[in-house]
Amino acid sequence: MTTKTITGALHPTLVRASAGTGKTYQLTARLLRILLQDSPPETILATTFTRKAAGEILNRVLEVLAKAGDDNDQASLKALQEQVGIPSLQHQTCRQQLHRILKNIHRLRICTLDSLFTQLARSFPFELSLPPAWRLTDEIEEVWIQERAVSNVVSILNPSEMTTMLTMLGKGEIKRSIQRELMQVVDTAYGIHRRSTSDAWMKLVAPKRPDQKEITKVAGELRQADPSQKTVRAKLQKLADAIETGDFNSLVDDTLIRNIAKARRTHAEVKFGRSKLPDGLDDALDVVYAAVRTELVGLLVSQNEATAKILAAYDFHVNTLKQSSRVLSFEDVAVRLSRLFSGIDPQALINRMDGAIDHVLLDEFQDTSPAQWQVLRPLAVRACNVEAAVEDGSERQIGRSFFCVGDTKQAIYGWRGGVAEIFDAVTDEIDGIAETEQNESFRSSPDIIDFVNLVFRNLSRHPLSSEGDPKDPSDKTAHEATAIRRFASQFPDHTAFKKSLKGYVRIQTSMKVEGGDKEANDNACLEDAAKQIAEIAKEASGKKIGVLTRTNSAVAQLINMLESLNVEVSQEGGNPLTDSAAVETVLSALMMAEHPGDGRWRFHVEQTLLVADPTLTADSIRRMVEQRGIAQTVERLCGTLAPICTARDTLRLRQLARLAIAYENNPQPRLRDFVRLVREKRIERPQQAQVRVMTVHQSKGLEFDVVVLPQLDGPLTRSSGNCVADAKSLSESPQGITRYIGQDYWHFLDKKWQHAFGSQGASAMTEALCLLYVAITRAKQALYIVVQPSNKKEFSTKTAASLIYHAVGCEKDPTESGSVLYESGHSDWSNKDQVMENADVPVKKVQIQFRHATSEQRRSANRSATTI
Ligand SMILES: Nc1ncnc2c1ncn2[C@@H]1O[C@H](COP(=O)(O)OP(=O)(O)OP(=O)(O)O)[C@@H](O)[C@H]1O
Repeated sequence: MTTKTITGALHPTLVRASAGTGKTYQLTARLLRILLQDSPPETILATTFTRKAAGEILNRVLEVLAKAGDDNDQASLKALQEQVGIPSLQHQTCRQQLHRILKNIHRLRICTLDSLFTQLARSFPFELSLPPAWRLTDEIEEVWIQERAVSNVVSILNPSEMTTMLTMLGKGEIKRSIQRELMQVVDTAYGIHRRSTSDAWMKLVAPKRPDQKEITKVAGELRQADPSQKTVRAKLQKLADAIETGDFNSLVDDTLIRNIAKARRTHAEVKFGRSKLPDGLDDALDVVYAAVRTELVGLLVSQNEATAKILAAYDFHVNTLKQSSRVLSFEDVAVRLSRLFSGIDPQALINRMDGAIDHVLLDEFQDTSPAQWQVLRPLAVRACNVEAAVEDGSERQIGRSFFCVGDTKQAIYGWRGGVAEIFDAVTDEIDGIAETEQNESFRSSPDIIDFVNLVFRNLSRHPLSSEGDPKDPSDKTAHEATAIRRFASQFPDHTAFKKSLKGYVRIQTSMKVEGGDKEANDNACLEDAAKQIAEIAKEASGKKIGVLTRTNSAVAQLINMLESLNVEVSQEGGNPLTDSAAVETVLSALMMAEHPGDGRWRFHVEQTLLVADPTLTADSIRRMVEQRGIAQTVERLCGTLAPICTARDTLRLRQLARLAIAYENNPQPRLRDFVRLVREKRIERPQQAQVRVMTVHQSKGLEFDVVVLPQLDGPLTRSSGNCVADAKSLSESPQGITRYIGQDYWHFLDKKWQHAFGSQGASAMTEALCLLYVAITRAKQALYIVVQPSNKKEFSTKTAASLIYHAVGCEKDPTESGSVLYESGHSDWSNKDQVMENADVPVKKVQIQFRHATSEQRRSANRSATTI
């Protein structure tokens, strides 16, 4: 069989593409083009963020080739010719290529980064010190191993060491649960600890404390000062008492201490309230401030030392446990590979791998972590090195290619290590890469796109965006305000391709619960949203509705509310099976067997299961587990309950029984662990309903005719219990790390650390804006936003609801319940005779023009240029 070779240069390309602009379409087009050039499948690597997306790309490739290969389907061939830019493409070539791909499908790497890294790791078992016959953990097993490792750390410390350690970890306060405190340290700091050098925790140092003689002298001066106001006199006495007794800790929150910092920064006088302080005290105040600063930073230094020690011990124990069970997490694989790859010659790497990768295509690039980029970089550099392929004597003009696409406005995985700034690393590290930008949405109607532009270009209308002192690096609000202004000013104007598609946007307040607390009002808002969703589902039958929340608990609540309104609903990504009361009953029965003395379980079971079958006592269930195992016991309990359950509960019971069968393959199946597994593992319902409820994170990459956002009233960012890294750029390993301290104490840090803390605050705000962008841009036609009535007319809270309210220039009273605050587009958007989506929408050929520029020019221009 001969195939005609198609030639033509594929320039190394980076695409910054806004939501709905066809990233997947373009990546598929590029992949098809490479395949149509006869490139061997094993030389191609295409990565995406989820397994589902990888599967969709492969399906699309096969489907497109199959259709274009049909001699009777001229339209499909023409569409493919346009998509790949090869006008001479023939039906026969498509068939031949399809045949070739199907024969070699196992060699084609269209996968997630996790899966690629697992494959790569298998080529370097010795260099990566992998245990023989290793396997990957899932996230639940991972947590269990982490907990065991933490227990081991606790067991090696003697009681006095433990007390000291905990005092240091908790900034002087001893926390109640040792295990919980250490788990939190591991959770928040281990990831960054692994990416840093061992001395990174020692980089924050406390300034020297003024000597005792000086402190005693200053205490005397403070006592002798004779201010006219009583309050000032009392304050100076308090300062003198505290420093004389060495109780500097009591002053870290003191207003006067904060005022000293502010006065020194602004070159103004130190004041206490409105009162001036007596003349001649400046030097004394500086000494007090320096002593308090030493105290606070000193405590942070101790916390860092303790954290470093705990993490080193944890690292040892977790690795020992994993080595002995022969398991690794995806993160372990990525970290080991990144260490190996950072110093490896790309050619040596290729020689060791299972075949060379010549074509690299990377999707969702904004979510790549620095460790992942370190692994991808040698592959990318090689793929961009087209000249070398020609020198190799290759007959094809293109031996290699590199393509990467993403959207920094959708970077919502910072907590998993994703770093949008990686885009700049690519343009810096890969010479001659061409950049393009796409902002024309193929997904959303013009009304939705107008709303997107209105919100994000006008974020600066919110009072938050002008708060804080931009000259003060210790002012967190100022860092956040800068992030908001930057997001708005860099936001490119989006356009809609489907000009005739009708759309609608409505923002409405929910009913207020008079005298109700936060929880009552949160519930009321979800209740209102559920009622609206039920109406929309009826009116717009056949339209897909996505309900996107911030939290998992809201997902579960909404599902219950919608079901009670008889709305067919399903959940993306799944919930733990405990969203079913029937499953909870089975778990209570198992716990009752495990702890017969604990009345809680018995009480629950007596109300439910025992009504159905009084022979199911703690004793009988325990015997059943001993004699027949967990799976059969669970099956028996589920079978007893099923006849008295709804169809929904019966389905969950069936899934529980299946989980029990799988669990029994564990080497040591224990009842307690099984119950825990059920409580933690997310299991999807098999069918997708018209209404799908999920978190915004889970909605990434998806689209719906209608999007409902019922939970925009929570704080945009949460105060971070994390640690803070000092790195030259976000894509580099941190040079220093410290535990976090609240913004009120940032003034005690030196400028370098203030900037590090500030950047972290700004990143958190940017991520919150990205999350809002992802949520809004999932909508094709209609967007319904339900917000709680504000407590105040100014509505200046730090919430997404308030940001939107100000950005759209709303003038309606936000404190009113059940009021439409904003409306645009066509409220009759769902009328069938008016909406003929897709039928009249031709596939648009995307033409990309390349710009070549220096990396400096690219960085400044890359957010503003539109090249399609
Ligand atoms: N060139 C095109 N012509 C017509 N429709 C297109 C084209 N490219 C993409 N589409 C359609 O537009 C929608 C959005 O495409 P896609 O999901 O690839 O966008 P995306 O850039 O990945 O979006 P997001 O980043 O928001 O997930 C899909 O329904 C897709 O079929």
